Amino acid sequence: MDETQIASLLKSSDLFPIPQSLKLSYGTAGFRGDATLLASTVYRVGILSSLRSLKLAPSTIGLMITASQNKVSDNGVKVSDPSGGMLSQEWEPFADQIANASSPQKLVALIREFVEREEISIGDGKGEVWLARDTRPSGEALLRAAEIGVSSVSGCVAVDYSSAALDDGANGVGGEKMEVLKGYLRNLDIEIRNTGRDGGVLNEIVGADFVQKEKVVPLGFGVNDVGLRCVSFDGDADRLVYFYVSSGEKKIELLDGDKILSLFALFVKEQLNVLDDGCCRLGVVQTAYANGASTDYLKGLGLEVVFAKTGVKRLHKKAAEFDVGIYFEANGHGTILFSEDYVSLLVDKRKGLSEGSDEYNAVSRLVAVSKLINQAVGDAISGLLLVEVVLRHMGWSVQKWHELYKDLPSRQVKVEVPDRTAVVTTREETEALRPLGIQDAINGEIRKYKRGRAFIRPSGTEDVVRVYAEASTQEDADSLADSVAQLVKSFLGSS
Ligand SMILES: CC(=O)N[C@H]1[C@@H](OP(=O)(O)O)O[C@H](CO)[C@@H](O)[C@@H]1O
Ligand SMILES: [Mg+2]
Repeated sequence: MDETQIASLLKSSDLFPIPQSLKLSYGTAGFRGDATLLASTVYRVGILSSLRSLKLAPSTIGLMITASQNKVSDNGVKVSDPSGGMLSQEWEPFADQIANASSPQKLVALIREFVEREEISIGDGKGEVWLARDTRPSGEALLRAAEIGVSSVSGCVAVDYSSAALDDGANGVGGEKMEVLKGYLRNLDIEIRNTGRDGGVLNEIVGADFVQKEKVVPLGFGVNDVGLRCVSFDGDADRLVYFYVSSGEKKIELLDGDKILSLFALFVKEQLNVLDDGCCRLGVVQTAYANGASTDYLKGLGLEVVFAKTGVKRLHKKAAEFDVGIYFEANGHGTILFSEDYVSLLVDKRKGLSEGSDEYNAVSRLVAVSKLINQAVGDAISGLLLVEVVLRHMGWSVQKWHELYKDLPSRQVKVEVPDRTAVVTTREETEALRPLGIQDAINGEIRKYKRGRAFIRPSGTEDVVRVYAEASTQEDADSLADSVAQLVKSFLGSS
């Protein structure tokens, strides 16, 4: 790095002093926190994105300002690689280091060392970073911070896509985008509620996270909607869950990510059966949060089910090991991955089939799905389109789909503690290694319930410890979650 570059970084970083005692980690899906504390972080992630673009030149990197399902006063930032997938995990330690560097001098020293180690040539290459944001009020200012970060690396430009265009839309960006897409859709009637334009607050009593975790109707839905097929997006529209109002004001039947995964798996398997294609390795990936009944159902279909840690980046990696890999988190993040080799094989195979035959149609359906679904990382809109297509193909109502299996009652709660990092789990996140003794105590509680299952882990996106519990009745699941939450408080103290 030459002197001009160093001077430029020192000058721009002076604009974004790091708040005292800020300690951030890249977490499950980028940095998140109270929006008022994040300008320095976003500026620094802008620099990182430029360096990533130069390292992989010629390439474009995506930088998204969002805190997804978090409350509206939070914000965050995540980075996409040129594939559209999440930033390579190999760069996360560098992201952590620069986000926490306590002065401009320390920041520049870290960047300098990294640029040398990674042999990134600054100056001669052209770097490009595309910026976007969700609808949070803090987004605009943070986007400017990102822009300054990106362009403080010589030869790099930021392209602002945040105003390119403007379903329970969570009062977020998904509602706005669906309005646009609606105009292009034939044969699918969509009514969008919670668009954010009627004064509703982002993610507040609306959206996929709320519906999936609380299992009650979001604002704007009620008795007049009983039985209708409804879908909720989250704040940045990368998750979806379906539901229908069952009876009464608030009660819903939830079709979560596990049920979407099951629908997709069944559909893909049906096509493979037509092809009698034993050589295609079809697998599904879930996390510990998957409902036990969904895992039993998928295994019952004869599918290979593997487990990954929480976070799309981990599920994606495992799904990519299959010819066709389907992954979903229970909360509605997910997609289907087709290996390039398998898609070429299908396209070649189709050439030898007679048009209109069952085999020809099955191949065509699989190829069409590989194009429709967002294989880079999954998103709520392409997920919705595929669910709608598959339901129509099956001739199913949302109720019929719901009957695929019956969820085991479950409950999730969050516990605020002074230091959530005091909880350390095993690799699968299902057992707590620390604080010492807590797992034995949790096991003691689990044993009291029929089909009881529970685990705790520190959230990677919020300052809480999450508790998940499952049991044969809702009362038992609630009571198990409650006792485990009490254990967390007594071992870690409450804040
Ligand atoms: C239990 C749960 O829903 N966890 C969510 C949540 O992560 P945590 O690390 O649990 O806070 O946010 C992630 C990003 O949106 C999402 O991938 C993940 O599934
Ligand atoms: Mg999201």
